[in-house]
Amino acid sequence: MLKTAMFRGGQLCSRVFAVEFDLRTEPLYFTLSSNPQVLHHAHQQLFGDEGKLFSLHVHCDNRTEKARTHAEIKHKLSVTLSRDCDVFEASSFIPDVKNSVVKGFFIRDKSTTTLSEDMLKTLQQSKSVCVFSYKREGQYCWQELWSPVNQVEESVRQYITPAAAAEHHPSTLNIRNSDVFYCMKEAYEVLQECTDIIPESKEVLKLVDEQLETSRGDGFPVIVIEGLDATGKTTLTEALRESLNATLLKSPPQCLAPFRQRFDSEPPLIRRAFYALGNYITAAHIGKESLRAPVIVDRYWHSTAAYAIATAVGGRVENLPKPGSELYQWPEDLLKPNLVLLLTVSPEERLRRLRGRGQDKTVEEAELEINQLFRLKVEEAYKRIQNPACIIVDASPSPQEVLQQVQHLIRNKMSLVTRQDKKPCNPSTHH
Ligand SMILES: Nc1ncnc2c1ncn2[C@@H]1O[C@H](COP(=O)(O)OP(=O)(O)OP(=O)(O)O)[C@@H](O)[C@H]1O
Ligand SMILES: Nc1ccn([C@H]2C[C@H](O)[C@@H](COP(=O)(O)O)O2)c(=O)n1
Repeated sequence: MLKTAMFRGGQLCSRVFAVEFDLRTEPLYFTLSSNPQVLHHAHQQLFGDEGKLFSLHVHCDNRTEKARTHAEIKHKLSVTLSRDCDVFEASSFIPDVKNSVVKGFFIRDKSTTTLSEDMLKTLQQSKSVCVFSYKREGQYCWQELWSPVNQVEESVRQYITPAAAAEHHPSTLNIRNSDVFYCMKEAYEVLQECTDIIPESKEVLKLVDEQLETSRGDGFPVIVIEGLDATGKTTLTEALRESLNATLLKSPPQCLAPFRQRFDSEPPLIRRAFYALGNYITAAHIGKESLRAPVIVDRYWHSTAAYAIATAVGGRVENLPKPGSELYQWPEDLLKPNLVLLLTVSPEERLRRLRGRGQDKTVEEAELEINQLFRLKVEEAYKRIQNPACIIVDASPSPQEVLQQVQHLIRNKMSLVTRQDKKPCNPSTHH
């Protein structure tokens, strides 16, 4: 069977290919056609005369294997290919069809070495990796299945045909249950599928199981504090604990701390499932603690969803799922807080605070610093999450002033909250 036939969702020709050529602009979109097509100027920039061109795509039925293979290839490409090679994120998808995305990379090799071919030769031996090469003739360019020894099963010329931008950026099509989980069962199943390759998954699942008996009763208010790193969440949540005589909880909860680094090194599917489960454990703690006192929570589902969406979506803020998208909806089975406050400071003030703190930066924090686009996407995704939406708090004044502002907000908002607003927490029947 032709390897390309394994691409999900039917014929290769009905698929659109997207190459994230320049992160600040739209991806370059193209389809394939058996008729030669003259390339547009934009496409000539990518398919122009310079270098050898390849793309590779990872397609496999087992989602955890697929995610890990993609991450491994990304790592290999970044450490192995020389400075003469450009590697771009690429994907193939059926416009506006959920879960139709096949992720991969586009390689432009301007070197005179065979480094990229050697590497592709090894990768191509895996049945879940499909490699194409691109050839040029005058104004035309075509794609064909690549083989290092020219023994392609069925070498068909498919001409590159410029295509219009899709309404929904391709990276938004696979977010549900790959980057963001909308019920506990879905995240739980991902970790169940990993128990052989990541033994720690069993321990995490055991901790989740132990919390399930706890159910939510009506009680004191639950207030979540959200924001990018160094916006002042720890400072504020501790001050609120004192002033409200509240219980302070965090997501992920302390019991998951020994596993966090392990899951942070995994691809998004597994990493995000871990954080999603952390929210359910914290929800169980909230259920218990809110019977005794007000509860302050340092990060919760808004963080999980906003970081996951911003990481999954390539390029510009405009590529995020549109406001009102179902991807911003709160999971049905996760305890809802009464109030969510989003701390915001200017990028300059945040950097000042990060530097003042002088701590080691996590990879993601470092990325935030250098990646303005990512920071903007996280903040915008926070603001688009609905039901409950977050209330924006200007956290640039002094800690005392921020505390007073928030106390005022809590007093005002909580007087509007009736007990009926709190939804029951019963993350049960997951397996
Ligand atoms: N209102 C404020 N004005 C000036 N500095 C502040 C203010 N709030 C916090 N800081 C300082 O900014 C730094 C970051 O604050 P904090 O640790 O509370 O942020 P955070 O949001 O919890 O960060 P992270 O998510 O990375 O843990 C600390 O050095 C803290 O003392
Ligand atoms: N409820 C949560 C809490 C955190 N995360 C992820 C998002 C970031 O990658 C990172 C930030 O956490 P911090 O460094 O401030 O401890 O953790 C999440 O997904 N869900």
